Amino acid sequence: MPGAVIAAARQFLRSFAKPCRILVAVSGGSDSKGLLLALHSVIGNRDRDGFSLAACTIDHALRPESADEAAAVAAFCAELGIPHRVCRWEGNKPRTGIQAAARLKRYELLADAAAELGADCIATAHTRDDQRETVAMRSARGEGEGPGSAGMASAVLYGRRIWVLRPFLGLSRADIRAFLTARGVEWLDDPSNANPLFERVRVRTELKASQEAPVAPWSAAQRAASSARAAALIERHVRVHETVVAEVAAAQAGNMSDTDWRRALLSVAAVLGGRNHLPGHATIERIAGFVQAGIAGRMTAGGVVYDRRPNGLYLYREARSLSDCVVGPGEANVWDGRFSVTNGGRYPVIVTASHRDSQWDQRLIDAGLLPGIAKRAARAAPHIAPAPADAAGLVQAKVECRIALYDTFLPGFDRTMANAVAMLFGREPYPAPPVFDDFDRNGEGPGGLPWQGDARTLC
Ligand SMILES: Nc1ncnc2c1ncn2[C@@H]1O[C@H](COP(=O)(O)OP(=O)(O)OP(=O)(O)O)[C@@H](O)[C@H]1O
Repeated sequence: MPGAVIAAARQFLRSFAKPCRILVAVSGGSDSKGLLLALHSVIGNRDRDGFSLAACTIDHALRPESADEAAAVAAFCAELGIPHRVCRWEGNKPRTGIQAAARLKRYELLADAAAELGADCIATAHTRDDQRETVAMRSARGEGEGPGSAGMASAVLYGRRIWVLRPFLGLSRADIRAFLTARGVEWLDDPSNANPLFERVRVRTELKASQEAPVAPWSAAQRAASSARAAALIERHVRVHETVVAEVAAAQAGNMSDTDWRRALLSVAAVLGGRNHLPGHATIERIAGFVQAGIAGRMTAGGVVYDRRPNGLYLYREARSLSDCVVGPGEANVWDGRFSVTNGGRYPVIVTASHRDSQWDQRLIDAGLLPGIAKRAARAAPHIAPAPADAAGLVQAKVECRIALYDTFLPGFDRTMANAVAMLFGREPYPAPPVFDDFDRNGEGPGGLPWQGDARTLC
């Protein structure tokens, strides 16, 4: 139904709190050309109601034809009168994990282009078909069994700086192609979409052959409600000392049967371990067995020590596999996935795990922790010194706690929980999306963005 495409574009624009400039990520494939054309048809060239469009194509430079393909998108945008940038992925490419690396680079370049073109958000053209594939891939990897697994979010905050919105998540690719055909517009077929070396391509083929649609264990609305509840549990039961030790009150310490609480605890642990994902199913079971037993002792999982004491549960980074990192003058770097260090001085600095002579032990004891816990946790706390050690000069470095789990990609339905975690670690809340969402603190209401689609019911 070509009309569904225009309807989705209209609905998308209505969801904004105020009109803005939208950067459309256009690869040249049918979905993204359809998105650009539909938004342009609704907005027109007149900046109607304050909305305006810009577009960007990332040339990953992985295939010889990619530059020409990007130029073809540029020509299409020029015909429509839409400002367009081509951003090329320069430099060396990794030999393995090329798809994941390309994806990360793509979002970074899109965010830079949005800043350059004065856009307030990015729109990508992920469809219902992409959603089905994502759900199938996650469940094949066993991620579907994790606490609170949902499909792809309709809004994602990238790099704490810009929201990426997916207005076509409820539409099928066939609808978009019918819309383009009706308008006489052609599109590119990326040959990597037919390469069975890629997991997504294999899943797509399997889905075509299968009669069964994959079903996400949780809908976006359920996930948002779970996040709101997890946020409330975090506020009630967790304290974080000096950004390096989390303390869980005794009454809650042995609870692993409540899914929301479990996700909350594992999220806090992921931050302390500098990880951008929750542990896998087997590790979660191991952690659950340990804390539920309620016996004083320690276990380690995901680089985090779970230290069970009669008065509660304490979590802190294990003092192992802590590499040093050097930060040049005027540069920023991430240490151990946990701290961003910005060097404002004139000399390089080195970040290492805390030295015995550092003041971390005392700081943690002063914060109210038992000396045994303070001493262990202090060993994995950051210590910043001039590099090389005998270099003269003051260390002028700004250290900020990183939340690896959410700082690169934060799904909209997790924002409430992410903000509760941010508060624990002394960070500002994450910015709100430019669109109205229903992911309020109680998780009430339809629990999604108007164009959301439900990973479960729409599949
Ligand atoms: N080279 C590109 N240049 C600009 N936008 C792109 C490019 N590749 C993909 N996109 C945008 O991303 C959307 C999804 O593309 P695709 O399905 O290939 O990405 P994905 O890697 O599966 O998704 P995700 O990035 O969320 O994991 C496209 O519809 C388009 O809006």
